[in-house]
Amino acid sequence: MTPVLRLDNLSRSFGGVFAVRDVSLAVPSGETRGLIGPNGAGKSTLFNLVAGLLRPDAGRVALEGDEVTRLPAHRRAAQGVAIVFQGARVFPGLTAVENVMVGAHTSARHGFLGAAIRSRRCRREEREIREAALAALERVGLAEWADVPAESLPLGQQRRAQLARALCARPRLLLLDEPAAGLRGAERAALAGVIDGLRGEGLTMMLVEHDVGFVSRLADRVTVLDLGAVIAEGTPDEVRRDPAVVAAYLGAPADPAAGSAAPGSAAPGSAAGGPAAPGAAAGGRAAQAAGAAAADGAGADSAREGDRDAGSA
Ligand SMILES: Nc1ncnc2c1ncn2[C@@H]1O[C@H](COP(=O)(O)OP(=O)(O)OP(=O)(O)O)[C@@H](O)[C@H]1O
Repeated sequence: MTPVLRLDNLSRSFGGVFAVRDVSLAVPSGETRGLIGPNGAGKSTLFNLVAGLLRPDAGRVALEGDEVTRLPAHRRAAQGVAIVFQGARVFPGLTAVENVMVGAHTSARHGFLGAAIRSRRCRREEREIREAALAALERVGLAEWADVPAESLPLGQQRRAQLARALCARPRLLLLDEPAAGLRGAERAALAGVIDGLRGEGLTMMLVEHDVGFVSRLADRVTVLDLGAVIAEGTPDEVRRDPAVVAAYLGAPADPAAGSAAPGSAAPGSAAGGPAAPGAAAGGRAAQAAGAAAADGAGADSAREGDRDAGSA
């Protein structure tokens, strides 16, 4: 069967240095694919290439068999790609349901004139959009907060409202960039529960995360990047035991006997679920990973918006 997402030999460099190098992968329908790797591995760059926020130097992106390599993000959105951005915030001044309705408006049929004169068709469509938004809030467990100002919700619920907004566009592929960043304890567990529910519904997703424990709990398969290239792919258990993955995270040749050093050994959903195992080699990748876990949700949240050549098809 044609995969929902297929990448062929995708490369992108900045200033002559590869951020993503010759990456090929295929995500079949209904799969949740985790994308992990140490700091600077190329996860965000690959995410942006898939979303259409960056253009590749080489290679090909296909959605359900249709090549979209040169299509900008908004055209990919129209083809069914929805994105929850890293550190995304809700629109202030709008209720939770109004925030979610913004997602459904991308597929609204009425135009400016219809909206201005509030035609009957337009009013009906508006009602349908509100119903779809309420249904999306229900899916993420926020139905009872629908009419609350979105910015007054705790961060975890704001994140779920973002997810509802993406779902409202009825995506064929949902891209999640570090959805759990900055969330702790119960909020993180609640978000994991929602994503797990979507996975159960058969939604195709790509999940980029620093927290290997979080990804391991939720992904069917995991692709591991290091220095821009794929170094492993398999089930969460397979990649956690892969010597190349252990070496990439710990910055040292793997000792296959040292099972406890496998990345992601922290409890899924825990705040400390970062990639590096406690007591891992000092410095190098282990220090980077620990730093990432610590920064998770703070300054690290700010997406490199300025770096993206969005819409420059
Ligand atoms: N706009 C840019 N300009 C220059 N270099 C960039 C740019 N974006 C990414 N890079 C470089 O590309 C490499 C991959 O970066 P990327 O952000 O994709 O990795 P990452 O795995 O997402 O890292 P992190 O986990 O730290 O977010 C890094 O060496 C980074 O410095």
